[in-house]
Formats: sequence, structure tokens, C-alpha cells
Amino acid sequence: MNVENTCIQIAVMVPLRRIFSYAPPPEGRLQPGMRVRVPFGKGSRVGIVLGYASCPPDITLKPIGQVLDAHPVLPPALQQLVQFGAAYYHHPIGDAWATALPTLLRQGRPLPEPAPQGYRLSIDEARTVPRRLGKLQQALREQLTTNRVVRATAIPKELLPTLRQAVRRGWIEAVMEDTPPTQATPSPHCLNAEQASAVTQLRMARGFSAWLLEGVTGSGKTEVYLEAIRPHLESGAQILVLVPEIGLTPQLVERCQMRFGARRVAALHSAQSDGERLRIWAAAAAGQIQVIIGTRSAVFLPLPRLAMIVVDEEHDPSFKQQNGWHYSARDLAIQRASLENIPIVLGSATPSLESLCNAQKGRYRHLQLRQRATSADLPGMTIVPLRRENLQGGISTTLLTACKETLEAGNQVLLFLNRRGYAPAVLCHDCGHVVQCPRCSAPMTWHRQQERLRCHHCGHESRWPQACPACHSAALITAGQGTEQLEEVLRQRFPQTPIWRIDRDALHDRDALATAVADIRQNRAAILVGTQMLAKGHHFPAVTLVGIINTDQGLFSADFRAPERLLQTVVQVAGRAGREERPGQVLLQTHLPEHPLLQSLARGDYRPPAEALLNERRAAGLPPFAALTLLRAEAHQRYRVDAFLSAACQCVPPALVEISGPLPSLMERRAGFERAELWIQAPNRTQMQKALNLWLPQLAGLSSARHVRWMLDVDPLLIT
Ligand SMILES: Nc1ncnc2c1ncn2[C@@H]1O[C@H](COP(=O)(O)OP(=O)(O)OP(=O)(O)O)[C@@H](O)[C@H]1O
Ligand SMILES: [Zn+2]
Repeated sequence: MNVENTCIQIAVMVPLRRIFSYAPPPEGRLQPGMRVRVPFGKGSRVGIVLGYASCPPDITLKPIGQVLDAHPVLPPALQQLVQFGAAYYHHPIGDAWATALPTLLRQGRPLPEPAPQGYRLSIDEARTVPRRLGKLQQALREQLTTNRVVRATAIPKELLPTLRQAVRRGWIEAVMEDTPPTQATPSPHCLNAEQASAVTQLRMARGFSAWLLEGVTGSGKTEVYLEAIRPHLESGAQILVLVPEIGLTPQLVERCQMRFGARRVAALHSAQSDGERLRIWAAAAAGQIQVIIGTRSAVFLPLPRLAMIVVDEEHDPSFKQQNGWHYSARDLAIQRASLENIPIVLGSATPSLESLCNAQKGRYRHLQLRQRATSADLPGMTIVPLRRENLQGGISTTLLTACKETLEAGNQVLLFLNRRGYAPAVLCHDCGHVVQCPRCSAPMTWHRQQERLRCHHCGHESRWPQACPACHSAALITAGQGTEQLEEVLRQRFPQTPIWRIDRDALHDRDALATAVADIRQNRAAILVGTQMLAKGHHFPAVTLVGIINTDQGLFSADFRAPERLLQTVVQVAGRAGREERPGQVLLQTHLPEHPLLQSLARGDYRPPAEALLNERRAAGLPPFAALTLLRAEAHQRYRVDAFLSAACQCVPPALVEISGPLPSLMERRAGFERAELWIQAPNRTQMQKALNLWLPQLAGLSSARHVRWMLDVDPLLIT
């Protein structure tokens, strides 16, 4: 007789592509989404209950070690989201769960009880209160009433033990949720017609719908989000705002707190301690926080009364995780909105080509803000041809003159250069040899302040070489400029002017950036030199001149998305100029003044060059007009990488996809690993998924797979 056994399926938090079966505990039924500790290998691991299944009777199952939760840690919709994301990006389910949960929960710590918001006398106080009250009890009772919640912080410290005892006895009750809901302050501005129309449409949205809010820099997109979410907050609902970087959270948190009250708004990001993150996570999950502003992983935050999701700067590549689970938080946010049947808004001045395409196809509703919200005009853009120009530290005379005039008028200058360090390369003046990272196929960057050569890819460091490794000459020189050098040149030219350098070396953390931003806003004439960090979302009222030092970097890259990113960066950086009364101007330094992309960009609008790039993608059969996946392999020996990729090529399901490769990666060597990849192209995502589902089990079974590290990047964003 063939009697089937029941087993329980567990996503164990390890990077293995399989689900594990255990014997169910004798009593109590476990629910999907609960954490358990299970015996695994020689030790134990935390895992997530996926469900019950039947298994053959001849298998002996190990019992589950310990049940960690009384309830699922994520609600059903988010369990589905993790499941979907693991399947779509073909990532091990256990590791996907580990990524979705805060570190302490992943380690098996108990879910903290959320702290009560306040206290009141319970309704049957008359029945439960002791007949004779002590002095402290009397004092406590005088503080409280039945119909009003008194905040925990308002109760004197010496009464707290008495309070706890009273709660246990039942004559005082702890209130977990705030009532009544927020009284939000309306916008201090009178919204213009386009803003008002966007707000009206968003407020009317019911059920799932995706909206692209395309608004030029300074058009008041944030104001639109705030006004669109206000009625939700007033009715007690929750809003999730995803931002690409923690650097952008402080200003947004501050703006939201001013409007909706400090306690209603919180940020969740990687700079917080594990304990702090868990506390915020639990408070949000208990419905105590109404607006949560977070980076990538906040997309998995449980929010019982979620009414709308906002993804700000949706074009930003930081939404895509670059290691481990390669998920796009923006794309999963859309999936989440659909699962929870709520609207989602993607906002940007420079929408990604994917989102533009979705808007054109009618998959997203398109909202546009074509004018700046203040009376300011968008800055004019001028191309500065560099050929034959006299350059000082990479700055042309034209740009230097413009800096001088701007400073003399008491305004601020922002110079953008997306390269940290003093110089991006060190080379031999005699033989031309470039000093390479010994572990990567990339030159070392010179950091003069620390007197170190550093590899920006693997972190390898060394001293300035005593002689050229190739010809032993001592004539080593730096080549090219980084922000450190730019700062130095400017200090010589403008010794009286305050200069801020804003990059990861100068400002280590979020607080340093926030302080710098605040100082800059207070100051008059000043120069800001910075990388990407400076480009995003900041509002500097006194900046009237923006200079882009090295426009051409993005035109030579082998990454097919580089021109799109160049376009977005230039428009975003340019958008920092002339945001208030004083008009702004932007100077683009380039060796390729006739380049059609730059010509089109210099006319000021994002859309025409973006459309041109979309046409190129269509012609080349690249995303968003096709689905793309990368299979990358790494090993210490190149032949192992090639053997695996060639074998992988052989078992591709025919006719579903097209394969190019094996091709060496853009960085052929990184951190000591040889790297190569296959490019898999399909006409659409459905076909791609079909092919990957057939292909992946075979890949894992290849004997050559044991000698390489391999990973799939579905919808790759940054090609490295
Ligand atoms: N209707 C309005 N009238 C006047 N000022 C406004 C209005 N709406 C927004 N502003 C102001 O304009 C400035 C820019 O607004 P906001 O930061 O919302 O723009 P944004 O589109 O999000 O900007 P960016 O994308 O460039 O970072 C802010 O100082 C804001 O207070
Ligand atoms: Zn390196």
C-alpha cells in the first residue's frame, strides 16, 4: 500500500535553489510565512514555512526545531511578492526571504511587540479599579480619562511601574493605534493648473493603477505627492515612498513631518542600526507610522493599511540591487501595488526609457508638469567645445570666466564631475604604461589626500609606485581629473571663495551630507564640486551656474544604457541651476560638440533626446523592446568560465531566445576573478521566463558549473 506522508515545506535561508521538507510538529498547524528554526547540515538555520505537502512514505523527515512566530511575519500579499520576485529573477527562495526581512528577524530574533502609543482608563474601569487606591495609583488615575489617549511620554517616570501594574490588572488600557487620524496641514503653495490636475486624478484613483508623473526639475512633483496622499493620511491609511538613496531621505522626511506631524513619518534605510530598523519595521507593521520613506528593501515592509506607493526618481539605477538577489525595487513595487490593488506613482524629471515606453503604450497613466513651480525658467544650456581650448585641471577658460562672473554677482556655482579621487589613472611618462589594479582589469585611482592608489572596483590599495612596473622609469604622472584635483585647482583660482566638495570621500555619511547641504543653503557666493551625490534631488536656491566637466564619459561606454544615463544625469544636474528668482545657465564641456545626443540635449528638453534613444533601442532590438538577461560566470581561471558558458549555450531551449556569447564582461577581471557572460534576448518577458524556467534546472546540473560562480541578472541595468 502506498500511503503518503505529510511534510512541511520550508524556504531555508541559504542560497540554495531548492525547498526543504521537514516533519510537521505534532500539534498546531503552521501558517505560511511563519519563521521556524530547522536542523540544517551540522547546525540549524532560520527558515520560512511555505506550506504543507505530501511526500513518499519511505523518506524519514527531520522534525522542525523550533517555531519562532505565532503569526506570519509578512502578510499574504507580501509573501506572494517575495515568491514572485524569487521566481522572476530566478533567485533562491530562502535567500529572497532573507533579503526581504530585517537582519534581526532573519537571524531568528523575536518580533518585538510594538510600543503602545498611549494609555487611557479602560471602559470597565469602574469594575476593575481597586476599591482603595494608593497615592501613586491615585496620581495616575488623575492623569487619565476614558475618552482621551494620553501619550506614554506624558506620564511621569515615577508612575510607570504603577502604570504597568494597572494595565495588567485591566483598569488602564494600552492603546496601540493612534486615534483620531492625522490632521494634515495643506500645501503652503497655491498649486498651478498642471499640479492641481495631477493631484485630482491621483486622488480619484481607486484600485490598481500605475501613474508616471513626469515633471521637469523644480516643477513641484514632491508637492503633488504630498497633496495626493493627504486625504489618505487623514483617513488613517499608510503610504510607502521609495527613494533611490539615503542621501535623499532627510529633506523628504522633514517636508513630510512638517505637513503630517513628526510622529507619523519615519525613514527606513541602511545607515540605521539593526535594532533601529527592526523597531521602525515593527511600528510600521503595527500601523503606527503612516508615511514611511525608505530605500530598496522597504518595498517588503508590511503596511496593513497601505493606500498608495510613490517611487521618487524612478529612473535611478540604485533601485536595482547589484548583488545577491538582483531585484528591481521599482518593478517589484509595481507588482506589489497590483497585488494589493492600490495605485502607484512613479515620479521623475527624466523617466527611464522603460517607463516612457509603458506610458506610451498606455500601461501607465501619464501625468506631466511642463513648467517649474516657481516663476523660474528652466536654465539655458550651452555647449562648450573643448578642442584646442586651454584647460586648467580640466576646466576651460569659458567655464572659468563664467564661474568668476557668477561668484562676483554673489551666486553659487555647481561643478559636476563623476569621478572621485585626484586622478583616474597614473601612467609612465616614458613608456605609457598605466598602473593597473593587480586584481581587476581597471586602472588605479590616485587619492592624493590619503596618498593612496585605490581600485574603485575591489578596494585594493597601494602606495605611489617607486618606478614604472614595465620600464622601471621613475617618471610616473597622473592622467585625467577627479573631484579632488578639481577642488585644488579651484582653490588656487578662487582663494577667497568657500568651496565644498561633495563625494563619498569628503562626506562619509548621510549626516555629513545633510550638514553640508544646510551650510550651502545658508551661504552666498560659493563653489560646489561633486559627483552623482550632488546631482540628485537637492534644492540649492543660490546656484545659478552649473558646469558639467566631463560630458563625454557617457558617450564612449560599452554599456548600451550609458547614453540614457548621461542624458538623465545632465538634465538632473542642470536642474539644480536657477531654481529661484535668479535665472540659471548650464555649460556642457565636450570634445564632441556635434554629437546628435548633445545637440538635442542642449535645446533643453529631456523628451526629444530620450525619444531618439528609444528609437535606437527599437532598431537594435534592445530593452524595452525586448527582454534581456545576463548569465555571468566568474572563476580564477578563464578556461573554467568559458567551459561553463559554452556548455550552458548548448542546453538553451531552442527557438525561444537568442544567445550572444560567451563574451568577456566589460570588466574582464574583477577582484581576482575572470569574468564572462552570455546575453540572452527574447522578444518579451513572458517568452524569456518560459526559456529561463526550462534552462535553469539544466544549468545547475552541468558538471562545469561546480568550478565557477554563476548568476543570472534578469533585466540588467548596470553592465559591469
Ligand atoms: N505651486 C507652487 N507654487 C510655488 N512654489 C512651489 C509650488 N509647488 C512647489 N513649489 C516650490 O518649488 C520648489 C520645487 O518643488 P519640488 O521640490 O516639489 O519640485 P520637484 O519637481 O520635486 O523637484 P526636483 O525633481 O527638481 O528635485 C520647492 O521649493 C517648492 O516648495
Ligand atoms: Zn581592483
